[in-house]
Amino acid sequence: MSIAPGHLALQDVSFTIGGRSLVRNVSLTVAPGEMIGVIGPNGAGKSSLLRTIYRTNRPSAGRVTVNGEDVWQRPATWVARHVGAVLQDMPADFPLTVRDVVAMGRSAHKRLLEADSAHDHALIEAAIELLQLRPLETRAFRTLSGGERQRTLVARALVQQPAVLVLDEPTNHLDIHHQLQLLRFVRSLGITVVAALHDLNLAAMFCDRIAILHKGEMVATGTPEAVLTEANLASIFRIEATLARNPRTNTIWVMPA
Ligand SMILES: Nc1ncnc2c1ncn2[C@@H]1O[C@H](COP(=O)(O)OP(=O)(O)OP(=O)(O)O)[C@@H](O)[C@H]1O
Repeated sequence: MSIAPGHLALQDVSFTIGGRSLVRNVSLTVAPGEMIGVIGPNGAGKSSLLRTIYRTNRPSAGRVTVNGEDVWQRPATWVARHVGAVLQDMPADFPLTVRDVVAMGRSAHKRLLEADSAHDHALIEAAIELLQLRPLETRAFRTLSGGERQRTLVARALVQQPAVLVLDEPTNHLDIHHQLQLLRFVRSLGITVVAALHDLNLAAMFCDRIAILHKGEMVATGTPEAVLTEANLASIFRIEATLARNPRTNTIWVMPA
């Protein structure tokens, strides 16, 4: 499956709701094919920020552009064709099968009730294979485990062929084998990814760059080595940690004490 990676830019994005400022003046540029991890303590504003990209939180100031187009100036269908999202705990109380849910990813590319074309069909099949969903294909989505749901939702996002893929805590519900498998897989696609992650070591292993959000502000961006410092871990995450390198991957390894 080949997806043309897009360019994403957030320019001075702020988001305020009910008088509460959840995101303040965040700027971030993500190059085509780059994978960016957004980390930060609970309540830092990670999900609120990601929602401005997939057109759910309209910024109170600033712009979000995908391939130079302002996502808030374009119709929702344009955004649905260009931005894919896998969110935490998506509602599952509907009678669709795994295959139906994956096929839904094509809907933004089609007219209402238009049948699947051979191209749609090929993409759906490829995503089912890639995410190893074949044995689950005819199961009701609501009967899946958390990890199986997550894989289905990633497959749905991939058939959208999004220029930018937004993942909000994609490893939630996944055991360590599936966490690694999912991130390795997403990474191998060469697409543009912005992922909110809680596991700092996984963020360091898979992301080209990491952005740290703290109290709604982006307080650091850079390579994992540049931002995962003892000082940042103490002041932002409130932990004392020793930093080392993973001997196998040579990536930064945070060891809390
Ligand atoms: N619609 C809303 N109205 C009011 N407050 C909100 C709204 N959405 C989020 N918040 C608050 O904004 C803050 C940031 O929430 P957000 O979910 O963006 O943080 P997060 O960094 O993703 O957190 P977590 O790591 O816990 O998932 C939280 O205090 C949350 O309660």
